[in-house]
Amino acid sequence: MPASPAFPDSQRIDLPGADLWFAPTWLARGEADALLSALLVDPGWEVHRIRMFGRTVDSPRLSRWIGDPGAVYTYSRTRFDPHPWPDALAGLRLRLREALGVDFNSVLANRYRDGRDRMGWHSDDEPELGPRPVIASISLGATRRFALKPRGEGRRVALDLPHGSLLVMAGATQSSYRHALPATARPVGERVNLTFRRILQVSASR
Ligand SMILES: O=C(O)CCC(=O)C(=O)O
Ligand SMILES: [Fe+2]
Repeated sequence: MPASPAFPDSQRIDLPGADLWFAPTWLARGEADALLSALLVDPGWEVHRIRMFGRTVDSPRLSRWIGDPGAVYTYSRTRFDPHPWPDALAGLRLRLREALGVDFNSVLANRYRDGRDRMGWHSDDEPELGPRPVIASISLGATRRFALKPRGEGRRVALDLPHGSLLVMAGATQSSYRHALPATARPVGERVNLTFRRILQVSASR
């Protein structure tokens, strides 16, 4: 893995202590449209149960954990066994590997049905991702605002993530920053986000 995940047509987001790369039109329009359509008709979306303020509640979005056999992910104190790769994502995984030099073995898909669906402040810092994970985030559908804030002092940034864009978080981004996908009162359509990840400890498949 190169020190910086520079990839074609990407621009670096200048944020101290973070390693962030952004390509607003990484997928061609037609590819992004086809991918979104395929994912929206997929019947596999689930409501994950998450811990919030000490209680277990339904997450305010739909999700699906996808990966190679044994790529188990535990977040919000819940263990997720991977669903198999849908055809629509297998090619994308290879393309990301070529562009970034990272052999992603899993993806968390999230579906924000409207502006009320959201994701609260968090870091993707689960131990199974290792200390400096590379996370490749593809956005499809409605443009939503993605926010980052430092764990200590420093400035916040917000980035609009349009249909077909790729945002890569690498280096110390997860240990130095939290991120969120806030709700919005604006009328917005559906959005699907795919965060490709690499689980380091793949358990023996059962
Ligand atoms: O929807 C997004 O852009 C963010 C998703 C995210 O932070 C995650 O899946 O961990
Ligand atoms: Fe995240």
